[in-house]
Amino acid sequence: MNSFGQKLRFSTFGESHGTALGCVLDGVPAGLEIDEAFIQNELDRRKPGKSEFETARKEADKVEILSGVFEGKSTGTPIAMVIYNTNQKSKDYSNIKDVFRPGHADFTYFHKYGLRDYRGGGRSSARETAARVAAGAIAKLMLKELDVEVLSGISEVAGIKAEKFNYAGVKDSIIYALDSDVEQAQKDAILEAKKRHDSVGGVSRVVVKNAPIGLGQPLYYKLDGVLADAMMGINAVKAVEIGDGCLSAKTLGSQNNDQIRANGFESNHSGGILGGISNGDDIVLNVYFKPTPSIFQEQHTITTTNEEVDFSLKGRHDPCVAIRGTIVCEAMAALVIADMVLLNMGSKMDGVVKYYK
Ligand SMILES: Cc1cc2nc3c(=O)[nH]c(=O)nc-3n(C[C@H](O)[C@H](O)[C@H](O)COP(=O)(O)O)c2cc1C
Ligand SMILES: C=C(O[C@@H]1CC(C(=O)O)=C[C@@H](OP(=O)(O)O)[C@H]1O)C(=O)O
Repeated sequence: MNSFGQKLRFSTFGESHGTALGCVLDGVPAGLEIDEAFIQNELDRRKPGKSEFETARKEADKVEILSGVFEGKSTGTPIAMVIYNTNQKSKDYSNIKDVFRPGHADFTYFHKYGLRDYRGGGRSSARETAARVAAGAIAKLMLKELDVEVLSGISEVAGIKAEKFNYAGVKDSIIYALDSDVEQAQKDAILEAKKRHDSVGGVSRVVVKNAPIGLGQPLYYKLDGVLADAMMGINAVKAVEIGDGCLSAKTLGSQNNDQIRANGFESNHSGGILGGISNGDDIVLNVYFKPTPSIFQEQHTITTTNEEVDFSLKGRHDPCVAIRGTIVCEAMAALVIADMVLLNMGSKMDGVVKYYK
């Protein structure tokens, strides 16, 4: 579980090659219309096996709501959802039963717990993120009621940057830059790496539009800190920037400050957050994904009994995890923002009175 969850408590269960995955989302206010088709559509955007840019594992990722919804509306009680695994093919993993895949969680899980579910990485597989997307879809439905929208797109693949790209950015699982030459170069980089039995990294740009001023706490529950934690909790994420991020360490105060006019900020280097609190501008994040660790080239590793071996992996893997990871970033951002919205209902006395009277 991530550090958000003061009002919206969320956890997931399940393994990649077990029976099912799912989540429990508690704290959703009663009376929210639960659009099941919307939730399924969000899962469809993330599900594996849709194109050559993704793992070949085909899963329908059909979501079933088990509790917390009655006659199409949330009841204010925990919402539990389940997604059954149908295409596990666990035998693909028999050759890594006793060896650690470089770059994956095998080594650390084994040393921490003394055993590991080696089938597809078990709990460490990003298949778990399907459950996050289901919960995130409900957070998005809540935010829709406030006209707040969470969008994302792939801004960079293998170091190839799209300065202009569409925020609905992943269409039918492929990158969707506005500049078609950049999009083609990014796609080529993925397929080229795949052909060489290798993988590439990428960057997801996440934007929260129309967030109200005042989300986040000035200390210890800062919006930027909580968002960064939520993003870093996604498999393969190695860095998160808010607004200009790393660039702001290289610029002058006169360049980095967002000057203010009566109708708003003149720029948005801050990424919509000042002092841990949203300023009403777009909240902008860059989320950096490493290249997929499971590659099909021969690599050095060790066995669980510390023997050195050279091994080659088999199986089905994403050549660039950012492509589907960007949908997970949206889900996690939506959960954080929804939690902050609910928390904020208690930050002004007149709001509390209006709510309870
Ligand atoms: C959507 C998504 C899909 C992923 N697909 C794969 C995959 O097919 N093969 C793989 O080895 N890693 C994949 N990963 C990454 C691993 O799950 C991740 O690297 C692993 O859990 C180790 O965690 P860490 O990279 O955060 O240290 C994926 C990550 C995401 C977000
Ligand atoms: C199944 C999904 O992605 C999986 C994520 C993943 C990993 O190591 O993270 C490894 C692969 O697992 P498997 O070999 O078991 O198919 C991916 O296919 C999914 O996202 O639904």
